[in-house]
Amino acid sequence: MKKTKFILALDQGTTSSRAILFDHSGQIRGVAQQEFRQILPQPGHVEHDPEEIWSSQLAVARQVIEEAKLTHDDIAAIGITNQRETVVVWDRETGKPIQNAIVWQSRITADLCDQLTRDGMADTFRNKTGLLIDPYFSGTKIKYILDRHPGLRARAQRGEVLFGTVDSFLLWRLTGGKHVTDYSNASRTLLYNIHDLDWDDELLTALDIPRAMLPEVLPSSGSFGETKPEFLGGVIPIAGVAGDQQAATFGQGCFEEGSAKNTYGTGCFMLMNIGETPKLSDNRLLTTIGWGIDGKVTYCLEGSVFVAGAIVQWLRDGLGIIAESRDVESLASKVDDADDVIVVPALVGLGAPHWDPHARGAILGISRGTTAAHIARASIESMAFQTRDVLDAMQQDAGTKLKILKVDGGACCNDALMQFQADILDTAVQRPKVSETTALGAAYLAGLAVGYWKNLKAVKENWALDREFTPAMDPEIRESRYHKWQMAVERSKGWANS
Ligand SMILES: Nc1ncnc2c1ncn2[C@@H]1O[C@H](COP(=O)(O)OP(=O)(O)O)[C@@H](O)[C@H]1O
Ligand SMILES: O=P(O)(O)OC[C@H](O)CO
Repeated sequence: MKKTKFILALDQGTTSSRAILFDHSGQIRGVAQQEFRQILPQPGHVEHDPEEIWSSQLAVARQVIEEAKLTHDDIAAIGITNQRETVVVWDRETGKPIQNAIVWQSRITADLCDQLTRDGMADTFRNKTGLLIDPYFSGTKIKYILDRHPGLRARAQRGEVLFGTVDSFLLWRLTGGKHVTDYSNASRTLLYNIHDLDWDDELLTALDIPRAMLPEVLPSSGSFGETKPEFLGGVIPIAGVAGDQQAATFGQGCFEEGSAKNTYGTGCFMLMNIGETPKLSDNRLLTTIGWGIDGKVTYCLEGSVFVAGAIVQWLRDGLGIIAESRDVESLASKVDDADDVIVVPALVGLGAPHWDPHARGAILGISRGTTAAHIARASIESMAFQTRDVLDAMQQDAGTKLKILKVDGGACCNDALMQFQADILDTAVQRPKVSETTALGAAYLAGLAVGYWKNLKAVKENWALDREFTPAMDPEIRESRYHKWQMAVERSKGWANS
């Protein structure tokens, strides 16, 4: 009898590295996870040690295979998915990183972005990449690193120093030197022309970044190379790669135009499938590549919110009012509502649709009666309010109201948050049984490439509902609470440079 095989997804997230085994029905058959250090040199600056990214990712991959009592032979293919935009620059010869990775959340290039905008570059970048000029994206971070180390740009020009997003760095290490990435990750760099599907020379010149340091860009489902035998006990094909938010969109089965998902992790990311033509947003959302598969490229509209679950981490590590993330649920449930307290979690500025790198967090509406429970509740509600900002913009772009929002990510297990989300959006919210849709999407991309799954239909049939949350809030209350949120957001803007 033929032995059952599995697909291994490597999910390299902002706060942890995970490895997850999936079977044919898209069910999880093993999970291993390791957190790694968040390095915060200055307010608004966020770094990771690429060696910790690598060692934690390799460790969990080995662990999950070992715990499931499998060998490399039982794995049909590997899919990689990753925190996007984060920049790693390394030496081609030694494979050693030049410095810490600059993380997507980092505001380190805020001034450089202001300068590019003053230079009138916004439309050029936007028309070619679908993105806005913001420190979030990789391009200005690469320029920052090249400017900072004497002689580095010349070395990059000679191809001695390489850039990659985290997928690319992991691929380089796992395959022993393949310098590649996929369309979805390339589309987050501010350097990739999403119409021509190529790095753009005009943009590279504007940021003084040599083409020689950039990876080859491949479709998201297909061959990315093979693991070197010393890492996982033998050779395994790597057959799927996508940025984590695009992978989650794929894992949720959002294959039809107009379907959308929202992921609640460190940040919150809503993506809507807009088909095979890259339309630009009129409402300050991003146009990005979802995935490339079977010779076709699918585009998405995206609303990126920088701080979602991370505000809960701040309650835990900064304020110290909870011991673990999940304790936020019991603390918040001590009160019936936030009593008009609003938390604006602009800890690293505001993303979509505000795009203000200088905004900073605010807590408004505190009275003598305010308790830690109100702050906890308002923090949870902030994720839902930010999602409403994004969904309103997306619905305006799409010209239709979304009927169902599919959700996933670490914080979507919070039932109170999901109910409040449905209430504040006035849209049904559906949570699938497998909420690890990011890893699942990477597994699907890899599995489709090696024939583990036949087609998109087979993949979509695996999706199963865990729970649907339906809107139940009085419309007047909904709009008055959302109005308060909007007022609070305005007050948080421009704080860091005022
Ligand atoms: N019960 C909960 N309620 C709200 N937020 C939570 C809860 N449990 C975890 N979180 C938050 O979810 C995030 C983890 O989600 P995850 O998808 O693993 O993130 P990432 O992939 O960005 O590392 C953390 O920021 C954590 O604070
Ligand atoms: O690692 P996550 O899940 O917080 O996702 C981060 C995003 O990819 C940033 O764009």
